[in-house]
Amino acid sequence: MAAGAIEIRGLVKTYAGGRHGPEKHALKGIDLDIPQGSVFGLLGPNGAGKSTLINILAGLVVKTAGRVTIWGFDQDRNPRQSRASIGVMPQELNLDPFFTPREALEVQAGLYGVPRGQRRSDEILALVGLEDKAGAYARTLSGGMRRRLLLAKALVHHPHILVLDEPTAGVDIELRAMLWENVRRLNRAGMTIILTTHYLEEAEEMCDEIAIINEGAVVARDSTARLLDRLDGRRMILTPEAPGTTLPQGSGIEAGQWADGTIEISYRARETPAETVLEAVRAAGIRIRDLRIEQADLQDVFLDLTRSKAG
Ligand SMILES: Nc1ncnc2c1ncn2[C@@H]1O[C@H](COP(=O)(O)OP(=O)(O)OP(=O)(O)O)[C@@H](O)[C@H]1O
Repeated sequence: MAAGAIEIRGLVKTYAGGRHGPEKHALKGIDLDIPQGSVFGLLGPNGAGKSTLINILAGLVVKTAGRVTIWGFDQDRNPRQSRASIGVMPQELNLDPFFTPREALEVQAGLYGVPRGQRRSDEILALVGLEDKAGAYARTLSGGMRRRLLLAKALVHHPHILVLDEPTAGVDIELRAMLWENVRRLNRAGMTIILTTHYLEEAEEMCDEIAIINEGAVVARDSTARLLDRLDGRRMILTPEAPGTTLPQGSGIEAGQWADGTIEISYRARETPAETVLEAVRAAGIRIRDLRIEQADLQDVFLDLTRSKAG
């Protein structure tokens, strides 16, 4: 089926200002399609509007204008079906301290109208590694265990789409590994995953496609590979056999020398092949002892796109 998991058209969210404050235009008319079966990353600096967008998808924040379709269900016309199609693991550890994990899952399943015969609380607790704690009060769980429980809660109604809001912010390595293993497994089983993260390496590693949001607008949306391709800036870092005084020159080449004699040459791969750069190095009489080439990563793409228009 070619239909998208999520279709967003002209989505606007304006928060009312305080008594004297101005209105806050958190989302300024977003169009976004998220394909079924993808691991989709939402990236953006603080205050870009990611949480607002996710909370609208989850039905927790009411949009000001626009259309949101979740798994083919229009959020306004079919609110129940659209809500049933999506599970959200929130950022905050908001759990009832007096429920055990098993009870919390049963309550959540009840809220979503999952019939008793179709509930798989113990299976889900095992999936997130909480089977030993199924009967412990939530207040006795560590921060990491609470996060596992939040993930479990997001899964009780077997949603087609799982949204993870900053799932690894401040978590330890073991929990992070557990989360990513689960995300990969759920995705392989057909679940569409949407995640927000501040960790660009994480997005680079996990996401097939990425939308970058800045100041309430989508400034880029592409496959991770193509986003990385977009910046073709390269840095050739070379150690000369002997400290040279002449630097390589040529069109499209910018060279400088570090205090320790290392030479750094910047060029754009699409316009200037590495061979041309090497010819310029030889022409300057430099013999190469060692060489490495660094290329742009998502951090560079991100900075380039979110660098304020004013900057
Ligand atoms: N309830 C609210 N009332 C007024 N303004 C709000 C409200 N919630 C968010 N905002 C504002 O809307 C803008 C977008 O906020 P949002 O939390 O969606 O950003 P974000 O990208 O999720 O940031 P972060 O990564 O810090 O969570 C911000 O300027 C924020 O101050």
